[in-house]
Amino acid sequence: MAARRGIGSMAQRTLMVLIDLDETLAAFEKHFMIKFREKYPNEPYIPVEKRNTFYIAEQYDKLNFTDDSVRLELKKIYRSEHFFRDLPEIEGGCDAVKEMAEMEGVEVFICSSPLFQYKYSAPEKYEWVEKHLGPDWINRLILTRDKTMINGDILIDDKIHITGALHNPSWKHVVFTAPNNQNMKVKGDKLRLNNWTDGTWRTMIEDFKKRL
Ligand SMILES: Cc1cn([C@H]2C[C@H](OP(=O)(O)O)[C@@H](CO)O2)c(=O)[nH]c1=O
Ligand SMILES: [Mg+2]
Repeated sequence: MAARRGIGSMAQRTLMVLIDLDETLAAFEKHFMIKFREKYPNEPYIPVEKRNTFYIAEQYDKLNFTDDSVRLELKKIYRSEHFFRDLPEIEGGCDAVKEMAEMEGVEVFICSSPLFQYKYSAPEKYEWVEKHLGPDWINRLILTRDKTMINGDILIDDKIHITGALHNPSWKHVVFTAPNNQNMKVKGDKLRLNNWTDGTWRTMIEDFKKRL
């Protein structure tokens, strides 16, 4: 995974790829739904395929709970210990990321935001990366609440609107299709990546390399 250079003046710059964690590699939505149903088996819930907001609590807030305390308590599910550690993988994601890191002229970093209530989510994101990608990847995990400040050529991320201190971040945003954005229009010249399993990510990365 070291930086690679070509020969002589034909050397091409390395493509720097940033990859988000939750809902790009780790299945936050599915895990939340399972935990919610375990905790509140008699309350209404939102099946993953019906999700339509980035923040899960925004949509759950509109449900008619029999017990109103659920509305206030449900954030405790993802703020609690082991929630982030135990997220299942999104199919094919970790294999794709490892393969991408082996591609000639490509450097891959994981770029993820901890919750504002960072106590469990920040260290558990390290645990997740170590377990699912391997200990070497600890060196490649960037945790930040502002992804616009991170340098890269591409950011593959399910959050459709990524904002922060920089209005023109260095990276091009590739929207990873997730329940929260599946029916949203991707504006401007942003691209979409629908999954890690049909191989389109490879073509996309090769195309970006050619355009460097
Ligand atoms: C609260 C909340 C967080 N998250 C994820 C996004 C961030 O991780 P990531 O940057 O890895 O996608 C993290 C902190 O907000 O938790 C959701 O995906 N949905 C939610 O409703
Ligand atoms: Mg995400």
